[in-house]
Amino acid sequence: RVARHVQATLVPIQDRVIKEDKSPVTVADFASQAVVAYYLKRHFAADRIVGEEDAAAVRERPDLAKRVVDAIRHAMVGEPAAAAATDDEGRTRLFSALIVLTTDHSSTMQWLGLIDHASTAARGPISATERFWTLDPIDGTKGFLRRQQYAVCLALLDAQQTVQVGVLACPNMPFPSLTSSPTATTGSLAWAVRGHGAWHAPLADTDPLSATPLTVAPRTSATLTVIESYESAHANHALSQRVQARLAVPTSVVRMDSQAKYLAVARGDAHVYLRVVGDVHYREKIWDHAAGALIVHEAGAAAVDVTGRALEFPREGVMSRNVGVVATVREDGLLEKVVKAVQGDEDFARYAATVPSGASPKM
Ligand SMILES: Nc1ncnc2c1ncn2[C@@H]1O[C@H](COP(=O)(O)O)[C@@H](O)[C@H]1OP(=O)(O)O
Ligand SMILES: [Mg+2]
Repeated sequence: RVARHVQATLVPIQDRVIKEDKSPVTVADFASQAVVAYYLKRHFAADRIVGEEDAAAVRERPDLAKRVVDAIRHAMVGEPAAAAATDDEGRTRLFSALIVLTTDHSSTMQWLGLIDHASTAARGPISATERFWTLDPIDGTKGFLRRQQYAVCLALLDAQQTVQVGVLACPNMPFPSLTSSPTATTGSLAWAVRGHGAWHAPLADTDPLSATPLTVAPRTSATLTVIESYESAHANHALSQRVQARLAVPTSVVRMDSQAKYLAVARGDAHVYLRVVGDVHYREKIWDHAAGALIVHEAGAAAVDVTGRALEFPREGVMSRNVGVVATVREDGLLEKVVKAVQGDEDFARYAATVPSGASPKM
């Protein structure tokens, strides 16, 4: 809700900050992180969260802080109406809403504090004995700014750093597929619990019983649909083209921002997600992959890195032992074939040289 509101009222220059790594961050990123942190804190007070953002830039800009808190307030105001305050839960929500509606300085500071509640940059490292969440409040910020695809991504990892729960909310993904009629619902929600499958529902639908199991169907077309980043700075499109040529099957390409690409594979919109980063030294972050990787896995697809190694999700946030991602639908030998095609590329040695050797590839 908060992201949709900001997208509808976005003032691109004012509502944006350019981070040190030159990537953009918007009012929606901060507001979304605050709202998710608010609910996680309420329900799982002791749990730590590795969120992408922290509030430092917002604290320096009162105009931005106001926009962030306005966006949060707008998104949360519907809350008490939804829960007629007839029971404990309803009363709690009404009370929360009163806090939300308070516009004073201390309430602004509380919201900025919630952004930092979900930040290891603000709160320090997480101990090796704790489970933790990872949150990308707006994944695909560039897609968000173009009014295309983006996703709110949340995953729960155990102390062994294994993803146990993954959730992707994709407000601009047509439901149930990319080829749904233009009048179909826009907005898709997917989630997975390790060992219990993946699920799919329209984002607007709050009835969990209306969700359907998400299971990758076998490919029926002769053409392989390959999905990759829209941004050429995030993906080496030329290398991807060469890899596709080496697959010896006709391919078509869909370019899309965010972890919505994992959902596209999990529900059969695409057969292969290929992420060969443009910069060989770039390392993926856990909040950009944890939720999507579990969803494709539980839907019956598979995801590894471009060297064929299993994806790892360190609590420190940086996936230092992985480079890129390959996810494919379940089909005999397809994952291996794509990994081999990447490894056969003239440029691949440069990528492989940047990851530690010695660990045996796990498919
Ligand atoms: N050089 C890079 N190579 C690959 N991914 C990148 C690079 N720089 C940033 N990213 C991350 O890619 C993600 C989006 O991927 P996609 O283009 O597939 O949607 C973002 O989370 C973005 O991080 P950030 O959020 O810091 O911008
Ligand atoms: Mg991201």
